[in-house]
Amino acid sequence: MRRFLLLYATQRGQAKAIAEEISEQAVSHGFSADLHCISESEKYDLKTETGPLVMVVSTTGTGDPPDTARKFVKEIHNKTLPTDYFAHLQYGLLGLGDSEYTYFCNGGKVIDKRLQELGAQRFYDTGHADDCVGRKTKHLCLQGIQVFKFQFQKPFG
Ligand SMILES: Cc1cc2nc3c(=O)[nH]c(=O)nc-3n(C[C@H](O)[C@H](O)[C@H](O)COP(=O)(O)O)c2cc1C
Repeated sequence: MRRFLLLYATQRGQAKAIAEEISEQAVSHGFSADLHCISESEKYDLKTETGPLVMVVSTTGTGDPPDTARKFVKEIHNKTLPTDYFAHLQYGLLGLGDSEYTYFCNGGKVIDKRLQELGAQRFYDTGHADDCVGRKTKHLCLQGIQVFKFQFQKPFG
């Protein structure tokens, strides 16, 4: 089994549900997810992470990251961090949102932008799953999973 780090940032549980489903499906593709809420910072360390990183991040308020991601977002915006701080990181990010809001998927976009600024590289295009496309939870879940389709081979070389 090849390990990858899977972090979710949720306000109401959807991002967690999608991350759990990604984790379950990953097993049948030979991957094992190290799954954590983004707030559980004692359980992972992006600075020393060697495996691929997958993030599922929702948006709340007016384009804000979930409360569970606040500390993380603050830390990565520390201006003293060098531009190669995350140069070792390969990541894929799925933002969850609703295009009826002005700042669509902004929670995910804020994190994605900052990871780029700190040198992290995407191994898969960032996805933006839209509540509007299907109001049902299950549909959004499937949309999220489709975004990744387990294209993890790339970061593993
Ligand atoms: C109070 C509230 C505010 C929201 N604000 C935004 C927003 O500004 N932009 C956006 O794209 N989606 C917004 N959404 C939609 C959520 O991001 C979307 O429903 C997502 O699937 C929720 O995932 P979660 O359950 O993991 O938090 C908002 C939803 C709620 C309930």
